[in-house]
Amino acid sequence: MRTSDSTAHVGAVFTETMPVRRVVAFVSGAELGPALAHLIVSRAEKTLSSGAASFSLGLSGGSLVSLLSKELPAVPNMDCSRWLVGFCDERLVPFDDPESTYGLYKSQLFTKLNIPDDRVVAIDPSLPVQQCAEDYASKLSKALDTQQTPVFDMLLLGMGPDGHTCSLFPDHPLLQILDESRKLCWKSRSPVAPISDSPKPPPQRVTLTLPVVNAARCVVFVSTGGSKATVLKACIKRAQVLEGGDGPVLPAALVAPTHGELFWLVDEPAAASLTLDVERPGPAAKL
Ligand SMILES: O=C(O)[C@H](O)[C@@H](O)[C@H](O)[C@H](O)COP(=O)(O)O
Repeated sequence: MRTSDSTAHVGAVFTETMPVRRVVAFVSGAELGPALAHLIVSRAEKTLSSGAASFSLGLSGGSLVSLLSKELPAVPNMDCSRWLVGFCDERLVPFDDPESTYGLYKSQLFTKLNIPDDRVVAIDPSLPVQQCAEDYASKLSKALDTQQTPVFDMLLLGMGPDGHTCSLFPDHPLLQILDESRKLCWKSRSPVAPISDSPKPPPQRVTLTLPVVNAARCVVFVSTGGSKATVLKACIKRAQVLEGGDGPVLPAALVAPTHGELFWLVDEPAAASLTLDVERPGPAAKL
């Protein structure tokens, strides 16, 4: 189903059947955090023990930064030397700006893990946004050794209260509705898109596009807090998208890995409006 031509239809990023998807609700972030760290590390170990040269991980900003910075270093005997880290989106600010996702991870997480500097793929924030997107796309393609759609082993995504993910926002021209069948079209061949009018500041960003997100082997959403409850229900149902419902298309609802797994890790306040089968593991859960 993966489309390689220049006008990949988002329809192609949906599988005919739902991807392998698990919705897991934790009592609180204190329980979610260790389970997330274990999921990341266990997938990395599985990937590397299967003979892969590296474990490629895409990071999002927002609350994930503090969560990962707390939980990952707490995992005993971590060897991240063969990890390859990229960013699902990034803000066009200097790395020492408190809004820089790379800058925050570098100071709060990378200093605690043995990830070699040359295995962290960061943007060049000094470039104009279009060139920055092209440059970052080129760096990712080289790091992931592909001329096609870059395939990450794992992407960690957040979701905003408006249903955005990465820096893909509802009703933004990046998500151009192609026709009345609500098929979305990505005219750009690039796996990374520029945005200059992000409704979530700062305004200038670059973001992975949906075909890259949906090409990943495993996508993990982490969404906590009561402010996400309503939009989480809409996104998880996905009915609004598949059945051409009214209202804006929610980017997080468009995430449906073509061949990979999809996890939604949420806390109980965020899960408050969910009615479908939600897993509720006990403490110290291993996913
Ligand atoms: O850099 C960013 O702004 C993030 O990548 C963004 O997509 C984030 O994941 C969501 O806004 C959710 O953020 P919270 O988890 O903090 O709500």
